[in-house]
Amino acid sequence: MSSVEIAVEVLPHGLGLPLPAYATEGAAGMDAVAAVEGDFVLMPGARAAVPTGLRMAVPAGYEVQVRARSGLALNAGLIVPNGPGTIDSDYRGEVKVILANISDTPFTITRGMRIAQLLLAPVTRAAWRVAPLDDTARGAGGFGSTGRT
Ligand SMILES: O=c1ccn([C@H]2C[C@H](O)[C@@H](COP(=O)(O)OP(=O)(O)OP(=O)(O)O)O2)c(=O)[nH]1
Ligand SMILES: [Mg+2]
Repeated sequence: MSSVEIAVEVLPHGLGLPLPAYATEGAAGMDAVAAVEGDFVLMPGARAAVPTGLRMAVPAGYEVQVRARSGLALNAGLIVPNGPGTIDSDYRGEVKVILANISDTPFTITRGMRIAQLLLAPVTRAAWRVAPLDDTARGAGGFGSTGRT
């Protein structure tokens, strides 16, 4: 399968950690690890921007999406509240993973723990054209409007 190169820089606190990597041949996302210095405890109801130790230059025409790992979400109630997070192609700061603990148990994030997955996705830009709209059968129906008897 073809791949797109992303220039990446490892920050001092990320040295020694693996770059985000596909766990299997068919994986859509690369698992990214926490570049925390020691153990970091995320209390119930708390959220934090967890460092990845990485800066990257996403190619123009693409974004990197930050998504939760389903195992952490199901087993530990660890969600990405802005999921999917967006890494813009012009962002040059450290990539961080926003995590929230929606369980009732503290969760300990350790250095090198796989905390989220990064997906490279193409971006299609839109341009507005202010104009009258065509009519449709749905019209303004939404939010569960279909299938009602
Ligand atoms: O999960 C995330 C989401 C964003 N970012 C970084 C990269 C992104 O390019 C930048 C801005 O993100 P976004 O546009 O989602 O946030 P904002 O609140 O709109 O901030 P800004 O005004 O800086 O765009 O923050 C991350 O590191 N992790
Ligand atoms: Mg923004």
